[in-house]
Amino acid sequence: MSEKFDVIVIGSGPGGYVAAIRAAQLGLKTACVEKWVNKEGKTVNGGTCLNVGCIPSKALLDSSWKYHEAKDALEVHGIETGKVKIDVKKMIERKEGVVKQMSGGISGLFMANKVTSIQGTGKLLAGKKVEVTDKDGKTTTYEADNVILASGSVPVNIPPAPVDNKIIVDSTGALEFTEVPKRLGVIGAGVIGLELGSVWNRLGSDVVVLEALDSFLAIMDQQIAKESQKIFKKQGLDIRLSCRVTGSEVKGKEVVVTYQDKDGNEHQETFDKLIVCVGRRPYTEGLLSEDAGVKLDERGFIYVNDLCMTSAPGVWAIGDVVRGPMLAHKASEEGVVVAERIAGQKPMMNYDVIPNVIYTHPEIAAVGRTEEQVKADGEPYNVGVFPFLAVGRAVAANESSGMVKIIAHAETDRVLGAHIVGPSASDLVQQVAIAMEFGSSAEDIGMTVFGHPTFSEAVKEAALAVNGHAIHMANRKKR
Ligand SMILES: NC(=O)c1ccc[n+]([C@@H]2O[C@H](COP(=O)([O-])OP(=O)(O)OC[C@H]3O[C@@H](n4cnc5c(N)ncnc54)[C@H](O)[C@@H]3O)[C@@H](O)[C@H]2O)c1
Repeated sequence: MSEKFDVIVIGSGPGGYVAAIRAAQLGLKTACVEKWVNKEGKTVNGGTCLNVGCIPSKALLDSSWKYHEAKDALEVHGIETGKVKIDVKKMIERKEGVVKQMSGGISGLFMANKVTSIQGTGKLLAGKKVEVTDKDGKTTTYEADNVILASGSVPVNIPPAPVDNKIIVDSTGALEFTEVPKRLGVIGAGVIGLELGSVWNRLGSDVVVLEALDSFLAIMDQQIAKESQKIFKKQGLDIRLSCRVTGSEVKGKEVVVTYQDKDGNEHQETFDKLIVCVGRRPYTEGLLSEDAGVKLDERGFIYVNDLCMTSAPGVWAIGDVVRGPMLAHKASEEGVVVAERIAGQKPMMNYDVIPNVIYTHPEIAAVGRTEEQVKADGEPYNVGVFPFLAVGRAVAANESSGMVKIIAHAETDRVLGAHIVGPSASDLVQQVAIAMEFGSSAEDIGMTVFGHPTFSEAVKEAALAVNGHAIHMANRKKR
């Protein structure tokens, strides 16, 4: 038996590494176990988000957007570029550099905060012991007063399109293409499908997105979803709803995909690459010994209560491996809450105010309840919508697609949700998230002085529009 810790965290993604740093800050002797090995054979921190998720996909989204702008969107500003070329290899190398920098940053933070990094595969044993198997198969067992499980999630595979990492890839493989596929198929018009579909569409692929559901972005506010769908159509993304993929056959360097439409008719489409992005599932393989005392729920998530406590005393679980949205920032916040609980503090997490963003261009962002949810909850509400077309800064930037929508309770005026498609939606939604966290009314936001000219003015005007007081458009109802 080797060292004993106050806290051992298994997994160093945005949930685990944040939990470890916060625990160490609070004076707890903390270790973080990580098994992720990069292409160079080095164990790296950061999990899916830093290595093959949020960060590298944003690097490619930004590179591909710059290419698109240089090629097609600068002329309107009077800028001539001549022929614009893309060097995919260089773009992928830059992405890898970004990943390396961010992952190295976590190692630096671990050192600065005196978090012990343990390299290898962690397994929870009974009695809060953690067995770690290193790359050479050697096992060491550690003891802890508290264990935090933060093992994350992995892509879901579907039998009709088994990933071969050559022609049929998952979200990880889609970050590694060495050339732009001429015909790209995407299964699933969810967050990943839209983000990765956008990257390769901008670089010149003909992209077809096959989505089984009959409505686009079914969990988003439907007014915003419909507006987004129109924008993507203009961008050339061929999104086919009610199309369930039933089979695929790799033939040489291409794949023939079979899918059924809403009437049950069968169709086929041939692609050079196919990305499968039909959701993610909690990752618990090899994580728990049989007598660890940690229960899973019926969907395979680690069962936790509101405070992220598992069924084993002193064992906590956070992030994608537990219930709730699979979002990095949700995982991080749970990590902070758990570390502070272990240290004897009493923080709570507000699950009702978690923003989510789809990093297309323009971005789609939301916080709180959709109009459909508020209606289903039977609460009286008012809605304010303001288009970016009426925002001077957006028009000046040639970024005037989309709108801000704010929903407030009809009696109390308390903000219940905000939904945005438009420029900088990811940052604008955070303004409403702060307001909601403070229990603000739409009137409170409307009375706040916003800088001019900014994209943010769309937030103020949408809040004013809730009660029919928007200045820069004709209000639907006057009060
Ligand atoms: N920007 C972000 O915050 C971000 C980015 C990437 C991933 N994520 C998270 O990762 C998780 C996974 O993302 P995702 O895009 O893979 O899942 P998702 O759940 O967002 O979308 C998957 C889509 O695939 C469709 N689908 C399933 N089976 C199908 C079939 N046989 N044929 C056609 N369509 C089918 C589903 O109806 C669904 O719309 C999500 O929880 C997401 O929140 C978040």
